[in-house]
Amino acid sequence: MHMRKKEATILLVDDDDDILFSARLSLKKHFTKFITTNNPKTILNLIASETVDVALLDMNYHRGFEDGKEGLYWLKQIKEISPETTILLMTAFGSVNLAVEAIKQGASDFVLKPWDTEKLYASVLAGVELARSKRKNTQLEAIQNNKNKDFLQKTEHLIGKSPAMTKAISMLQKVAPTDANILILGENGTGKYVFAKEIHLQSHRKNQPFIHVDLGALNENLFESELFGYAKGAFTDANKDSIGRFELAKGGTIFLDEIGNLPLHLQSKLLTVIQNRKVTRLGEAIERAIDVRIICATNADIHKMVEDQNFRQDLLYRINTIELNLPALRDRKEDILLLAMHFLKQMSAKYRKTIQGFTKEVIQRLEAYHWPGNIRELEHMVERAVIITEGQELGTDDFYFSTDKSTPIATDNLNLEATEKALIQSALDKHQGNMSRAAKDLGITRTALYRRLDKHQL
Ligand SMILES: Nc1ncnc2c1ncn2[C@@H]1O[C@H](COP(=O)(O)OP(=O)(O)OP(=O)(O)O)[C@@H](O)[C@H]1O
Repeated sequence: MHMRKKEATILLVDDDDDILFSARLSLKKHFTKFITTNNPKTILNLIASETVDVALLDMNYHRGFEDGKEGLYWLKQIKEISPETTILLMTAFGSVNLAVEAIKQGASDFVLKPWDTEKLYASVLAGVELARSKRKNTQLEAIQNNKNKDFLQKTEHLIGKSPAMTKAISMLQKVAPTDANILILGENGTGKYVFAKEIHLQSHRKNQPFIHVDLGALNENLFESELFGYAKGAFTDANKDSIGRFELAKGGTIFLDEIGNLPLHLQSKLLTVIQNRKVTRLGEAIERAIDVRIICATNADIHKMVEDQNFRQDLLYRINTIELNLPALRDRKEDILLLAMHFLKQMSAKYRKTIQGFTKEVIQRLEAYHWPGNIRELEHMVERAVIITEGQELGTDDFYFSTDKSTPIATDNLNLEATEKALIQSALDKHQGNMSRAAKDLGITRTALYRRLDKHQL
């Protein structure tokens, strides 16, 4: 009977090379990966640098010492570094008491030497399943602690038929199944998150975690502990070991959002991690391998940042194997109505209303508007309109275009007054009516701004 091998990493530790050889022989047609060592001192490195499902550990080393103390010692060490790894002990007939002691200390089962091949296989298989479910639970638990809902997957449907969007979607489909690092560029609300998630869902990692980290929201002091984790006692409040986001994403995808906001000194830390594919928890000396796909996103002009030496070029090269540009909504007018209809359907269902569509006038305005907040803004606008409308169709009264009065600065009209008015209006839009910020951006005082608002009747 031909069986498919199970994806699993098995670590075999025995100081007798013959035993290593025959254990491997017994198991190799069932599992994909084996690591063997006859030197227990290498166990810790191996276990930290690989995701080991099952460790088959000999109880007795150095011929002559049969008390098994050393086996127990290594057992404890493995448990500490990789609590999810299932540990099976190999022990000679007659040391059953020792095996019982080992199980008390966290081993899952023991295998008597010489073993029965079928029994050995059954124990290892059960061990692999156990490790899997434990790993899933730890990840889930950690994710719940982080209030990170990204683990609960949901497929987003990408809407868009414009050439720019079609191109972005076909690029996504091409690169998603590869393990290439991807940098997604686009203004706020253009769908960077949705794209990152979709790349993950269309990759072979789809059943593993997708971890979203908003670097823009991450306090600088927390950067390392959040991303790389920490050991108990690493700092005052570290009262227990904590797993970092990179480790959480093990086997899956990490989405580093707003990468452009990362200060230079943290950029170099991130670079080291990406280069070595290893993380070290704060306060710990063990390097842990991370098998993680990296997707980054930013709305900043990252190439300009590199030019201005605000972003490390070597880091950019690491993260932008593939660059995906998401077009602004104003540059793909064909998609506006399509998206508006999509949101209309969604929101009508949500608010239990039956609304047929948009008036002609509204459609024209939607298509002419410059959408500084892109798709997110459109979504909010439609939601709001659905809530307040009393009709069957959404009309101009149901919409509030924040820039109704604005005229984009046109170079064919260089009239100073008109340009000043347009500039002020864009500053107000940009800062959503926040006077202090708009004034600061314009380089004038708040009082001066109020005066001009009066003057231009804004
Ligand atoms: N192609 C699309 N089809 C349908 N909805 C979309 C599409 N792209 C984005 N959206 C919706 O638009 C909103 C904004 O998307 P998203 O959060 O991915 O943008 P973003 O670029 O990550 O924004 P920010 O930079 O502000 O974080 C979301 O509600 C998302 O569901």
